[in-house]
Amino acid sequence: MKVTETKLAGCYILEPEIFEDERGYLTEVFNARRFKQAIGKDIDFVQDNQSFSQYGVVRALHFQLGDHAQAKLIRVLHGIIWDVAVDLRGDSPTYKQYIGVKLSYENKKQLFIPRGFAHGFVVLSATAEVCYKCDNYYHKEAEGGIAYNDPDFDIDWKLPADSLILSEKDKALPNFDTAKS
Ligand SMILES: Cc1cn([C@H]2C[C@H](O)[C@@H](COP(=O)(O)OP(=O)(O)O[C@H]3O[C@H](C)C(=O)[C@H](O)[C@H]3O)O2)c(=O)[nH]c1=O
Repeated sequence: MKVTETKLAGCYILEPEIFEDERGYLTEVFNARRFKQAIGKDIDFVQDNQSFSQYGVVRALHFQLGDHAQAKLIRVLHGIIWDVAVDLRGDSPTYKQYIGVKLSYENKKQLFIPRGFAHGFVVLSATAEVCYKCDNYYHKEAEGGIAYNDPDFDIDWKLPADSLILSEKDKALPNFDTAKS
């Protein structure tokens, strides 16, 4: 598996080996032993999520508060997304910095995001199915979020603003300087 560190401490791009033959391909999308070797930590994932979205959908920027914070391992089953992780760890040298990574069925890249980050993505293909592992359970009461277009971060979502589709909940998210922390 190819492991690439990102500029955000603890955030990695993983590329598992793909075994292709005349029938198609096989890949181990998750192997706990290899994952631990890759990031140097034992992460106990407890929940797998999968969401389907059409072109232009933005699901962002989300996190869970406090003890309910989630580390995530994100991959794309089909389609293409621009996946964004924002470092909200107050003690981090990359606090309030973010990265964007293209994850797709074609590139089979995965993004690992530690606890303490906000996460979101925009769909760049006609549709996309996104799968992600979480190391903590969903806890509705602990949901937090930041406006996808918070000028403090000025995130490039790759599409014209009038192409973007957000939930009413996400449209109402506050900017970071007023969000729950
Ligand atoms: C996240 C989640 C949601 N739900 C229920 C709650 C709602 O009734 C429904 C849709 O939830 P929501 O609109 O919050 O889904 P997204 O906007 O895709 O939220 C996710 O978007 C970004 C990309 C994330 O990284 C988070 O996992 C999560 O915040 O699924 C559950 O039952 N379990 C869950 O783990």
